[in-house]
Formats: sequence, structure tokens, C-alpha cells
Amino acid sequence: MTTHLVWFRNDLRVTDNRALHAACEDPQARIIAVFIATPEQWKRHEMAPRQAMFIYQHLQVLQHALAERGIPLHYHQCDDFADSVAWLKDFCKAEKVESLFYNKQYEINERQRDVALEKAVCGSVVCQAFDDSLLLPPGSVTTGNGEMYKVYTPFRRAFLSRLTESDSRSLPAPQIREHTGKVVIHPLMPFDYPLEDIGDDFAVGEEAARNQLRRFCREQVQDYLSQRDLPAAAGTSSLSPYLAIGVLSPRQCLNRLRTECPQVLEKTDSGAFGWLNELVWREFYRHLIVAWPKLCKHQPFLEWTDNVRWRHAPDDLQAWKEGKTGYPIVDAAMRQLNTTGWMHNRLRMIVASFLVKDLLINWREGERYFMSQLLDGDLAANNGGWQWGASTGTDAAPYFRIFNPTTQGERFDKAGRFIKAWVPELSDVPERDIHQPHRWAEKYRRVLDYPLPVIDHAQARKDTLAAFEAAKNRSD
Ligand SMILES: Cc1cc2nc3c(=O)[nH]c(=O)nc-3n(C[C@H](O)[C@H](O)[C@H](O)COP(=O)(O)OP(=O)(O)OC[C@H]3O[C@@H](n4cnc5c(N)ncnc54)[C@H](O)[C@@H]3O)c2cc1C
Repeated sequence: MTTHLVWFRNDLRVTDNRALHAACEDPQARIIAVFIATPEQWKRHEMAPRQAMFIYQHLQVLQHALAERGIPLHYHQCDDFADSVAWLKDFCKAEKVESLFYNKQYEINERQRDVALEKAVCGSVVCQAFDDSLLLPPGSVTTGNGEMYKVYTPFRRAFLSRLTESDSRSLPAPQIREHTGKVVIHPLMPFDYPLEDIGDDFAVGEEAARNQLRRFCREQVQDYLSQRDLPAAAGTSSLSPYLAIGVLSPRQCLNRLRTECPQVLEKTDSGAFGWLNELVWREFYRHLIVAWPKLCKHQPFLEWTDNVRWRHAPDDLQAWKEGKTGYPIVDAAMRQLNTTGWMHNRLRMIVASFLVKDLLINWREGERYFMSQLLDGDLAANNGGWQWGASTGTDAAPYFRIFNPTTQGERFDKAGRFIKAWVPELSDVPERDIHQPHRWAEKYRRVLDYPLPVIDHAQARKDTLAAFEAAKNRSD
């Protein structure tokens, strides 16, 4: 009997999984699956212990879902990608694997690993790789010259026109394989990696993720444009942790959106289109890391920005990490991140701007810290977000665009509901003063157990503009 092996990586689902589906198309084949944990590699990639836990929990769900279909999931742990290639080669030999199926990952180390594997098993195992984690594969949306777009809006235009021609149907979960005996489920050993509790905010499992998607597209997406920037409103889908580890596919998102809002592509001023736009940003950043692999190595897209003389300010960096900068919206956001592993998009933009443009600290520090905390940590989106905020990326905010953290708070958390939820020291401060609590405390002679601002925004703004301009001049 032919043996097909499905290698799961960041596609931890049985529904709409292209590699799994393709392997199961052969009704006679024996199908086995594998997941390889690589803790040393994860450490190098700064994977958050919470994300490791989320993966571990989903692996258990996956193991059961596969077993119900007659597919055993093998689990192995080794140090890094190089070790995983060597182990997989031996495993294929021992299990007499003829074909190996996997979904592509686009980050540079992952791509190099897959090239090494294909070379290692060449001649004995046929490898079949699938574009699964994106709506359109990298390299398929290009300018007239065949190059990747550097600017988002024309990319989106070209992307949407290609999307209508492409096959983006979701595939069903594989049928139960009647000819296979009952699969014994062996408990999975926890990863040899710090694992942190993820709380109750994100239910575990594909079904939970799909239910959340359905609910969002039915009940909330219409209001997306008016709610998406308000951190106190829960106006976004909160699906990013599932998308990041592949519990949900972008095709499932698109198809559910189309089912609930059939006019999504025509009604460009609708909430549904606004949400689709965010899914296209996700695609944009993944296409970018393939076109410019240096982004995976944390190099700036705009090389001149490497001439910026960043401040070495460990205390300020620590205050930012802990949510003790004295700027209420920044502190509330960082505490949300530290406690839940998730942060609202508007707040990610505000805290990134604050670290880079107020504290003048190298954006890579922020990028790294985010990865170490985020449940939805994703190299392409995180790097893209940081390089956007730091003005070092393609189609980034211009360097002279500097958010004022106080007015950002006033605009997007006017009554301070979000701030009060995360910064209890400010619970007595009235709404109208919540964004400048020390001014209030001084006026009414109140004692506040809350840090003074670590930096004066007006002065910081001037210093940052000067630092970026000097860097630009040095590169001319
Ligand atoms: C500095 C910074 C760092 C970021 N780091 C990450 C990260 O590590 N992982 C991550 O998934 N997103 C990251 N983002 C993008 C964005 O903030 C999150 O995807 C979003 O907040 C997730 O919440 P949601 O699922 O409710 O999003 P929704 O608004 O419901 O959007 C739907 C989906 O679209 C995708 N998406 C939305 N906005 C973006 C965006 N700007 N860029 C790329 N994809 C997007 C996500 O997959 C998201 O789940 C970052 C943004 C910034 C500014």
C-alpha cells in the first residue's frame, strides 16, 4: 500500500487544508501525519510562550480530528530546523513514505529548511508543496514589469482583480478512511519550551474559530469601519491568533464574508470591504517577505533609515514594556499585551510610534518584544507593522508623521474606558482629564500612584525629526 505523509507546520486544521486534502485524494493510500516541534528554533524566532501553548493545545485537537478520520499523528521534538530535516528523512525511510505533502511557509528559514528537505529525500520521496496560507501565492500579483508592488493601494487593486479569477473555494475536511483500523491516541508530550496560560479570551479549536468567524461576519462586520479603531469596542474579529497558526484559513474568511455579504467586492465603502482590506494587508506583507527576504532578517526596506542614531535607553525601553511610560493609552495597550498576548491594531500603531518616534529606540527592540508576547505573532505582519510605524518599510508612514500619544488617546478612547480597564491607578481620574492625569492631580492636589511621563512629547518630536533628517543627509 502506498504511504502518504502529511507534514503539519502552521496549518493546524483539517478543514480547507490543501496538503491534507491532496494526500487524501488517493482513496487506497495509507495516510500518516507528523508534527515536529523545534524549541531551539522557536527561541531564535522569539516565539511567545503563549503562542507555543496555543499551538500545543491545537495540536491535541488536531490529533483527535485526524484520528477520527483514520489518520495517526506522529509527534517528534528536536532542536531546530536542520535537525528536523535529518529526522524526517529517517522517518520517511522507516515508514516507507512515497509522497510527502506540506503547505508552504514563506519565511526565509522555513524556505531554506524545505529546500534542504527536498534535497535530502530526493529520489526516494516525492514532495508536493501547496500554497495554502494565502489567498493568492507570492509572486502572482505583480506590476506590468513582473515586479512586486512596493505600494499597497495598487497592489490591492491588482490583487482584487486577480482574486476574482482565482479558485478560492474552501475544501472540506477529508472523509473518514474506512479501510484504516482504529487509531490509538497517544498523549502528546508538552513541548520542551516555556508554555504560558492563554486565559479564556481565545477558545481552542477549529470549530470555535469558525464560529467566531461566522458570528463576526453576521453580526459585526457591517459596523467595522466605525468600530475598528476603538479599542474599548471589540469591533474587530480577534481572529489573528487562529490565522497566525493556521487554525483558520484566509479562504474560509473570504468565503464566509462572501456568504454573509455577497456584494463585498462591489461595495467598497462597506464594513465588509474594510475587513477584506485588512486580509489583503496580511497578504501584502507575506508577498513582501518573499520578494525581499532581507525583511525576514530584520533589515529595513529603506536602507538609509539604518543611519538613524537610536537612543540607548534601557530604562525607557523597560518602562514601555511594562506599561509605565506615564502616557495612559500607551500603558493600557502594553498591559493588555502583557496580560492577554493580543493588542488592538490602533494601539499597536500608537505604541510602535511611541517607542520609535518618542523614545527614539530602535524599532527592532519593539518588533522582538512583540513577538515574545503575541499570541498572533507572525513574522511578516509584525515586521510589516513595525517597519510601517518606524517609517523604515515599503509604503510606510513618512518619517515626519509622528503620533501624539495624548491626542491619539483622546480620539480613540475618548472617555478612557479602555484606559481604566487596564490602568487601575487612574480609576478616580474624571473622563475629561484621563489623558493628562498629572495635570488633573496637580490642579486638585491629588496624589497619583502613576508614573510621570518618561519623555516630553513636543521635545521628543523635534529630536526624532532631527535624527531622521540627519540620517537621510548622511546617506545622500
Ligand atoms: C506594530 C504592529 C505589529 C503587528 N504584529 C502583528 C502580528 O505579529 N501578527 C498579526 O497577525 N498581525 C499583526 N499586526 C497587524 C494587526 O494589528 C493585527 O492583525 C490585528 O490587530 C489583529 O486583530 P483582529 O484579528 O481583530 O483583526 P481584524 O481587524 O479583524 O482583521 C482581520 C485579519 O486581517 C489581518 N490583519 C489585520 N490588520 C493587519 C495588518 N495591519 N497587517 C497584516 N495583517 C492584518 C489579521 O490576520 C487579522 O486577524 C501588527 C500591526 C502593527 C501595527
